[in-house]
Amino acid sequence: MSGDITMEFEAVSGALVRSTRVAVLGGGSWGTAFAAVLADAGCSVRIWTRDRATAQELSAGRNARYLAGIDLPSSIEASTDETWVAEGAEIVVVALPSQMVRNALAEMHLDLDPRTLVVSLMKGIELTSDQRMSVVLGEALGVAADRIVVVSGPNLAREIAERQPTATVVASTDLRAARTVARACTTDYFRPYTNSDVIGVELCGSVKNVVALAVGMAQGRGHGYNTTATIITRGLVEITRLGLALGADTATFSGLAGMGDLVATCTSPSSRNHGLGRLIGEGLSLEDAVVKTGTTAEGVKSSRSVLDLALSVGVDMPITSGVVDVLYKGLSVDEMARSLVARPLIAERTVTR
Ligand SMILES: NC(=O)c1ccc[n+]([C@@H]2O[C@H](COP(=O)([O-])OP(=O)(O)OC[C@H]3O[C@@H](n4cnc5c(N)ncnc54)[C@H](O)[C@@H]3O)[C@@H](O)[C@H]2O)c1
Ligand SMILES: O=P(O)(O)OC[C@H](O)CO
Repeated sequence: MSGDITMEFEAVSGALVRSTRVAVLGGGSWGTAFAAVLADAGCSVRIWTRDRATAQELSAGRNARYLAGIDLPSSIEASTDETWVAEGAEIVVVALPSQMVRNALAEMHLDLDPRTLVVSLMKGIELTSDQRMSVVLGEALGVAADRIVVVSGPNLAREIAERQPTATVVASTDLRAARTVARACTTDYFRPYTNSDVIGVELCGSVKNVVALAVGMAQGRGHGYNTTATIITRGLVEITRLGLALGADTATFSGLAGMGDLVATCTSPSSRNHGLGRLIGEGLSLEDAVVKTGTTAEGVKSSRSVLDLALSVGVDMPITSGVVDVLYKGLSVDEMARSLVARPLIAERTVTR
């Protein structure tokens, strides 16, 4: 069966891509890098950004603030006029900070064709509602769940903008929608895999940022690879436990959106979450670390919504809880480490449904 699907997928690959019109909302690091992937894949791409100077720069193939030194495809068109950007788009991609996206979309008053596919590139959980981004997009844009597609994986924007070989997961409850988006973003350096587990893929992308903060904190305190591997491994257990309690598929967690993204974010010095955690481990306050990193480190806010979600379904997430205590309750990184190590001894369980 999976062979048939692959053949069908391959057979139409390319034929639709050239005519696909895509609007990208958000001209930060990932919105810009993904717009470049889409343009390289043959799509006709327009990108919306809120400031005119960035729009002008993007139209000239540059984004100095977010992707300095990268040459973007010259075919990308940019504007601050969201109506023009979204006009006639078959796919609308949203790449805004998770906590801003609901209000930002409300201000845009987009009138999307009901057949339009909406893609979330976000990796966060909304603080006010504890909702995943696909749910927020559905509500904010009035789009049905089967028109929403999530792209998530080990996808550090700069590496992709440099056209380094990378894979990702394209997830939707409607696999036809996932395949359409996968075709639209397939290039000779970017390889999407489809998945129907939207819940699992979104939770992986959101919670790995919290785990990366913990790894960064530990490394900022001078701890080495054993500590890093311990946090990554037990972090994956936390992500899996939460995901299964919320209806995700076990298999997602060992895949690209799960283990893949966790490894990329927890080990890359260019991850903003990892970097912000490191600054806190080195002794900076949260406020100073946020100012110093400058861009979106989603785990800072999502740590609290993830913990809320965990509490609501009775799932134990000691690393997430420790990160929240360090960020918001004055716990030191050393105290967090001590309390995690001192937890009651248990058998190591692999997490299965
Ligand atoms: N950067 C990456 O490597 C990467 C990779 C995968 C996923 N993501 C996810 O993509 C999402 C976007 O991240 P990013 O890296 O592009 O962020 P970014 O900080 O680089 O850019 C954010 C963009 O949103 C705009 N913005 C901020 N607040 C706004 C508001 N209130 N209204 C309208 N626009 C606003 C900014 O001007 C900027 O263009 C996040 O959820 C992030 O976790 C990022
Ligand atoms: O820079 P970060 O920490 O937001 O991570 C970026 C991507 O999510 C990595 O896949």
